[in-house]
Amino acid sequence: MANRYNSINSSDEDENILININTSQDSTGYNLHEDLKEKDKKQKEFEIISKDNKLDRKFFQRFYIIIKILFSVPTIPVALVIFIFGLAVGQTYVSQFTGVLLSNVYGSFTTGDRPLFVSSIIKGFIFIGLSALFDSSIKFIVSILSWRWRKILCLAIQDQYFKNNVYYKIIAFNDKVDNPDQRITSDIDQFTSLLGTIISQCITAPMVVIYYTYLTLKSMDWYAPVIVYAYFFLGYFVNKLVMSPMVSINFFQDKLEGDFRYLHQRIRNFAEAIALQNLSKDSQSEQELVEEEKAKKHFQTLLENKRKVIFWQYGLNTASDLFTYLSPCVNYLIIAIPLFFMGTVESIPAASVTIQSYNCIMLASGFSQYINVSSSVSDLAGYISRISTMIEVCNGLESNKKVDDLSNGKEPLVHENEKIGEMTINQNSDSVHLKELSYFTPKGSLLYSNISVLIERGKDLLIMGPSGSGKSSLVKIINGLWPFFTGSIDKPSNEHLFLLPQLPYLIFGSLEEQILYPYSKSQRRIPEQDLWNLFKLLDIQYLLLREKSIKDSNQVNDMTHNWLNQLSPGEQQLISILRLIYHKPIFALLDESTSSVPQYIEKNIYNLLKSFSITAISIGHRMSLIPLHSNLLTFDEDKNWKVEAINK
Ligand SMILES: Nc1ncnc2c1ncn2[C@@H]1O[C@H](COP(=O)(O)OP(=O)(O)OP(=O)(O)O)[C@@H](O)[C@H]1O
Repeated sequence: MANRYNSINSSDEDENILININTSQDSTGYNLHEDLKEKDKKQKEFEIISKDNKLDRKFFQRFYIIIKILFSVPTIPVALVIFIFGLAVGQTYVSQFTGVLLSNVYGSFTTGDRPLFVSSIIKGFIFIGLSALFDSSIKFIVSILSWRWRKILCLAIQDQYFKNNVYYKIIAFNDKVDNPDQRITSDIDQFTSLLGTIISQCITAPMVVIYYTYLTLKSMDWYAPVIVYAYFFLGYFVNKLVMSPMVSINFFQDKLEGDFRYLHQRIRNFAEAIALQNLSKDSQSEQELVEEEKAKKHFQTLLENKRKVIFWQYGLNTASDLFTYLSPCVNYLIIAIPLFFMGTVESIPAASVTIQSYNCIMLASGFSQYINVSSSVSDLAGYISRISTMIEVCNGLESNKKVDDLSNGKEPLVHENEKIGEMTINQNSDSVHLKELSYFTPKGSLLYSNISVLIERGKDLLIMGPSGSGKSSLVKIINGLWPFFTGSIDKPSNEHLFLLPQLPYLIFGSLEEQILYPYSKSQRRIPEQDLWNLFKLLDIQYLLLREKSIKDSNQVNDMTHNWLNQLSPGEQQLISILRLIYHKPIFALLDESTSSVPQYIEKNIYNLLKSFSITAISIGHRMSLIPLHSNLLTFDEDKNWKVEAINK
């Protein structure tokens, strides 16, 4: 099939992308059906979000919880808020002189009073200059306040995120929090900046309103503030009408932006695998990559929602701009009342008109700040919803609260009538004892039941069984990552159990740091000679030499980024094994951790573990592993299991 998307590279590409995607999907009934299903799914997702993101009681409860965190150490934020208040008082007070000065200047023009003009202009420079200083100081303090709040909120959420493996549980057990990284890195920043601005407006606006209500009453009559108030309430209700649906639309937009970024992040992380896999595609077909197709599809949904955001924002801006721009007309109508409608005065002096209209304009500007706040509140509500969902889920996962709350109330994580099993930890115990253990996936499916196995120090255990049968899950249960089991487990504390996951995990850092992990260089160090001896155990000391030459050539970025990524899977597994040997646990949980190395090296590794008195609990598929262990636990497809001694 010819590539329909080739033309996209040229300039008018955005429109083309959308058009081409639509036509291609219309070309087969199957794609159309898939597309409709996808749209339906997105619509449902949007409806759930809309339900969850109203400006209702729940919103205020969530806001209250966040405010409690922001003011958890109240002295500095309270002091800053009071400071903003003081500056706002100063600014409001000084601002009244602008009206008086304008009136005097106007008067001096009509009467030809030069000294009045000169003194008014000098005072004007002083007072209007002061007003500008107050304004910039308020903005400065607001930035400091937002910076502080970002620090407090981000640290509070990160604290929970990193505790008790919550960062893992959010991804593995929970479907309520999408893109936790976006919530921590960007949403909190945007939220705290917006909150600072809104708070400063909420402080200055009432002050302006109260003071200029008094001044309009003094310079005019009771009806003047009443009409301005009525005008404000009309503007407020129109705004509220437009604002409500915007909360969900904005929230959905943030989610789509996060998902889009994540899609591209995955392409970056798996660039090599994607490129290699796609080499085997028919080179004549010129079809686009699956990743490209998905990215475009997602981008289309994102753009459609963004279009909604723009249209609703247009409505909201029109309402608030109309309110602001029309307020001078309303002011002159108010001034005209005694003259043209009530007939109580025959004329109004020009200087009085200036000061009356200035007072009315200031009163209306106080209200228009409220209207501006209301348009920001829709954005704020979106952030509040995203941040507080994150806080709620982190709280629940950290404390292992009854798990149904955490999975949207739809799918309980364990069967409701099952109870979480008992984990007994004996500090330096020499065995891992599984007693009548039944365990489940996070979604509640039973994997195996009533397993009783005693794994003693020195008696390595090999676990074998079909793919997806539950071998890795058992290891996650043993080391306490998954709490979904009944029965009981007696084991040593986790510092005596060291798990190597299926995919070796290398951090950004030097080879020494790889070995020290999960400790950092600030917590421990390895002398150079010891590191060399360690790498020599598996004959990979050449990696240390390679690292040294990179260090010597000052290619700092290569140190932290590229070169470790270029290690072969086997080399990565060997580094993980050295990490294990360095930490010398009593038990090593090896989840296919030697699958990428040749059998003779695998044998060396197990001999080394024995020589360091590390007992292996291994998962593997290779038959050559059997003679390297003492006992074998086998699983089959019918959920049967058996343990047998290996006859060497
Ligand atoms: N976070 C999760 N949520 C729901 N189900 C899960 C989760 N993690 C694993 N599972 C499911 O639990 C089952 C057991 O998975 P497990 O990884 O333990 O299998 P395994 O025997 O180690 O497979 P393999 O040999 O392929 O590594 C699988 O069906 C898997 O899809």
